[in-house]
Amino acid sequence: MSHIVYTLTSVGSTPEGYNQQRPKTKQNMKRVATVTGNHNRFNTISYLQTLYPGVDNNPNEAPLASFFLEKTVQILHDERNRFGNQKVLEFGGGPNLSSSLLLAQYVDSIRFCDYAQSNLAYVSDWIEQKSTVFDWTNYFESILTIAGTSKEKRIEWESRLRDALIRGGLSICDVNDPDCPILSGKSDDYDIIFSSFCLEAACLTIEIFNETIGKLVRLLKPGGLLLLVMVRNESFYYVDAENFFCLSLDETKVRKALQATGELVDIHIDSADTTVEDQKRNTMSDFDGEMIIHAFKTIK
Ligand SMILES: C[S@@+](CC[C@H](N)C(=O)[O-])C[C@H]1O[C@@H](n2cnc3c(N)ncnc32)[C@H](O)[C@@H]1O
Repeated sequence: MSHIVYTLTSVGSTPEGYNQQRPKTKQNMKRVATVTGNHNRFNTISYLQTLYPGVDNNPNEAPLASFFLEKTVQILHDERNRFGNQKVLEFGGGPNLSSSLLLAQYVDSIRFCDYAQSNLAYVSDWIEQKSTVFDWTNYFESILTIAGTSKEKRIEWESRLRDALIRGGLSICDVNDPDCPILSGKSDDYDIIFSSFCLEAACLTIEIFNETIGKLVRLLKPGGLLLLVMVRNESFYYVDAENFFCLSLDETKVRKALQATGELVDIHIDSADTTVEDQKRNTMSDFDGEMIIHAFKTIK
């Protein structure tokens, strides 16, 4: 990405990292950014074009995208008899419809929420089949292939996704708002709660992360599946020229948060490390691995 500014200094994993001006230099090519981003300035189309052109197309994303997709496909398939098939909450979905495409093949309704109005407006346009500047064909076909389904089924899968999103609805959410309507919703409501690359980008502190996990688990039905995709040890990420703070998380912190709820069983964390080559190629962020986390809410 051509707009990236390289700096020498590191950004702390606390909100104090915001708005600090750092000296610009190209000497140190480790991409440690001055964090100024606010997700109201999230460039929806740039994000989609950079991250979701197709699993094989983007050198920034490709190896981890296939790990994440293959694992998600496998978990949903292997656990399909364990969770109910009514309602999903996709939390912090951004403008990314690819996970919901998979989830919609298992459930009737998906409540899709995000912080940025521009992302929800994009999803709404997609539901209404307005011509948008982003075409999912390539990425969706990659998903169908990973799921072992013929590409010819794409229209049918998209139609299930539209129906599920219409039934579930779109909502604003904010993990940092103690009164967030989604997080304060009805207990024991969802069969699956899914979130990808959101909590590390959204939670300003580890306390808010722990609380958010607790709130999400409260919303899950007993026996329901919590499925999270996260990047490890990320302190920032870029969308176009805008860079965003991330809370640095790893397996230990995530496991601790999940166990602290006292309501989750069969906690699994699958990790993949990024190679040194991946890290050099990645001009968008500084994570060093990816984690796919799944667990079930206890049945009392
Ligand atoms: C890296 S994007 C991930 C989007 C999408 N889930 C994906 O897999 O591509 C991070 C998302 O977190 C959302 N976000 C940022 N701040 C948030 C907050 N305070 N509460 C909830 N979501 C937030 C952003 O709007 C953005 O869509």
